[in-house]
Amino acid sequence: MMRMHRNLVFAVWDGLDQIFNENAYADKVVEKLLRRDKRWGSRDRGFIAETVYDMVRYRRLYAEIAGVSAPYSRQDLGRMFAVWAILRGHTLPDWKEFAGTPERRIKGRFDALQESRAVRESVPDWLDALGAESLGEAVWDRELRALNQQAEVVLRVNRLKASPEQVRESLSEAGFETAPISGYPDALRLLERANVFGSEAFRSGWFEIQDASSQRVAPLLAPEPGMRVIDTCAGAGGKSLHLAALMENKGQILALDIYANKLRELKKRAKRAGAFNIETRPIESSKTLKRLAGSADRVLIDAPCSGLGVLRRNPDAKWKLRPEFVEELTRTQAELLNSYSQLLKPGGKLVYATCSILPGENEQQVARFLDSGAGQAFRLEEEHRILACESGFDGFYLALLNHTG
Ligand SMILES: C[S@@+](CC[C@H](N)C(=O)[O-])C[C@H]1O[C@@H](n2cnc3c(N)ncnc32)[C@H](O)[C@@H]1O
Repeated sequence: MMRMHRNLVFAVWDGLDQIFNENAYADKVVEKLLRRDKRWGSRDRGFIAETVYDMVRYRRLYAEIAGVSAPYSRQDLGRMFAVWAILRGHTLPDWKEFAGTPERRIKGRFDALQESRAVRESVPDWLDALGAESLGEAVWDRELRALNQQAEVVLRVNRLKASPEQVRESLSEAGFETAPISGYPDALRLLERANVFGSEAFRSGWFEIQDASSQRVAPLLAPEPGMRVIDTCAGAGGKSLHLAALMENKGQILALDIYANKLRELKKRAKRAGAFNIETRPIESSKTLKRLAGSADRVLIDAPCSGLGVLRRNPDAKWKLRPEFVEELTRTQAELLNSYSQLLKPGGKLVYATCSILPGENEQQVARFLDSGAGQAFRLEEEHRILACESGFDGFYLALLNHTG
């Protein structure tokens, strides 16, 4: 077990202060923290990142055991940290901050709080109620537990540039061991958590970081070389890049988003990946879309969603989400299905995907669309609810709809 150095522990507290009290995004905070001291090695960085994430995951549980509430003072954060350390079996350093930490009481409180799922798994009460009502108690129980585990790092090999064997070999030479994942032809898992962004293979565009569940989206759309595909919610382009690889760079991918800055990031990634058939276009008005009506062989709607399937990666979302926001997202998704489905040519295919596990954003959303006027031209071919507790990867939902015209 590693010795806890003051500057590492203080970095964790600083990070938590920003995330808990100032509502900053955990990934951004951690990224910045890790740049603080050049002398930190990979173990130090690992300690900071993993401790911050762990404490974000179990914020409610640790706060309850420590008897503190938001906004958290420095002393409160110190107490929560002590709870984390005791429960994880670390020996606390003999600093004045930890003097008198009631070790036995902490363990006793932990055992007593196991009764309440919302506290044990650290989610707001409204979210616990919504999950249980939507998925049923037993499934929600298992799913919530799975969503509190640390996610593995999964890569998607970019077949425009390399084969899985080449990527494995190149990463192995750089000291990173990987293994294929059965059922996911382009995926490799990192056997040990590490930062692979500095590797030669990454800089050369041989792979992207993309969860295995997310890698199921583009293949479901069955894009073929030469087709015209519209990725309507392209963001920074995780799926667009995958589509380009499946299309062997032939045909055209039109990547849309309401945020031009995300599309700029997509452009950069496409360049590194050697994906030349992606054109980006920010949606500035309804005219952008009108011109494209009936023009696509394939349409992907990778919709904005609650992100409840990816809590393993973004645990702070539990505390940022609000019930009104989930409702608003649900309305937006219905609008997107209604308008973006019009972009298809008769006979084309549409995939609607979310990284949520709530039926209200998924199955029910698609069912409502099929009942609506615009939905009359579509038939549901396949739908997949991917749970983290069953797949071992992110929670996702995918629906394939065929245009019957
Ligand atoms: C789940 S994310 C997309 C992730 C991306 N497809 C990827 O694979 O990396 C949803 C995206 O939808 C975008 N978005 C939100 N409202 C939109 C709208 N009305 N039309 C198009 N895109 C929208 C968001 O900016 C965000 O980038």
